[in-house]
Amino acid sequence: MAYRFPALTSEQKKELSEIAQRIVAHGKGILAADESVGTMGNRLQRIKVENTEENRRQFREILFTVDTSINQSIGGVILFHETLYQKDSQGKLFRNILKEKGIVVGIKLDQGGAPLAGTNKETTIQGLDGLSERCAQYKRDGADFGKWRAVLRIDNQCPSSLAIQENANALARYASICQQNGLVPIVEPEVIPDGDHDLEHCQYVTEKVLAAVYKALNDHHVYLEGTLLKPNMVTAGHACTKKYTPEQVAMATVTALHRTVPAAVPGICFLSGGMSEEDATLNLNAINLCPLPKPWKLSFSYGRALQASALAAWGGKAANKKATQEAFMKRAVANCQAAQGQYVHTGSSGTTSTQSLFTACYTY
Ligand SMILES: O=P(O)(O)OC[C@@]1(O)O[C@H](CO)[C@@H](O)[C@@H]1O
Repeated sequence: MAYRFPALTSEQKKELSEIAQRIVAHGKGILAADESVGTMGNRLQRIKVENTEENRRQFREILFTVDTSINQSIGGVILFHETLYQKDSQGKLFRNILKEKGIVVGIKLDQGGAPLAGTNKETTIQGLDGLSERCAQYKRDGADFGKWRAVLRIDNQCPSSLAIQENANALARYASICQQNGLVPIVEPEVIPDGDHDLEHCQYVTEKVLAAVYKALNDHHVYLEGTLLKPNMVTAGHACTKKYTPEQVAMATVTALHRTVPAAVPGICFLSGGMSEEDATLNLNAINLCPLPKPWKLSFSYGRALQASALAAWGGKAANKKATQEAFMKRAVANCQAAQGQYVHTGSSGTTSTQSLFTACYTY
């Protein structure tokens, strides 16, 4: 087996690894503002705001026009297709507002789940058809990284080896196509927290899933230095009666990563998976303090855990802009500190920040 057909030139590799490193430099993480129209509808419904394009635009304008110092905590923002082409009230494209702040623009590329027949309601993710053309267009339109979320569930016979293999292969194919088009792929195999399983079982499954993903990435000649991983933290199932400390979550999480994720990967940016804002921050802090070797940056790519307080503060009213931006900034700074193991819980967090953000079967 000779190395005859290099997948990328050295210039392409350099560009990809520089983008990946910029996103996770100095404790920075990612704002996952890539909720699809339907998912955003669920968020807006909670605060009794109608799910219109204008309301989605207004909330995102408030987030993206926050003070420039946000660039100390947020290195990248993932957008949904609609948002990449939206403008602020002065007519300026959101993507240019972000870039001027030094923030890298990303784009959600997966297109939802499709059932895997003969399994216990497991899925694979669609979006590979035409992906290369979409990536090329998004790169021209200012995106420098992509995201693809695969969903694995712990249940009777789940995840099956079919679901693990199929989703690993789709993630690797997506990652390869992204890199060919100059986009850093965020590889997101999420083991969702539904179920009553304990911490040990989640660790076992997470290790199996990540091992399959890295085998597939290698098979597809993906350049690991130009990727980021977005995994679940290892936690007990949402319905598990036994509770675990952040230190226990951290030890299980870093052990699983240490066993499966090559040191060539520059950063691991966790999803928040329905944890409360405060739990997501405390767990990330404990992960960074965990006394195991950690050759990668360990940071965040939170959707709900960066936006829940901000959404609640906004409530659909322009007059609440300042409070909304303060709430967003507070979580961003806290997570940046946690990504360096420097977060100190003051006990003065608002009620929203401690509320669970869990949604059953979060598969959309
Ligand atoms: O779990 P979280 O941190 O809320 O969101 C993680 C995430 O991958 O899942 C959502 C649904 O695809 C995306 O909006 C987001 O990027």
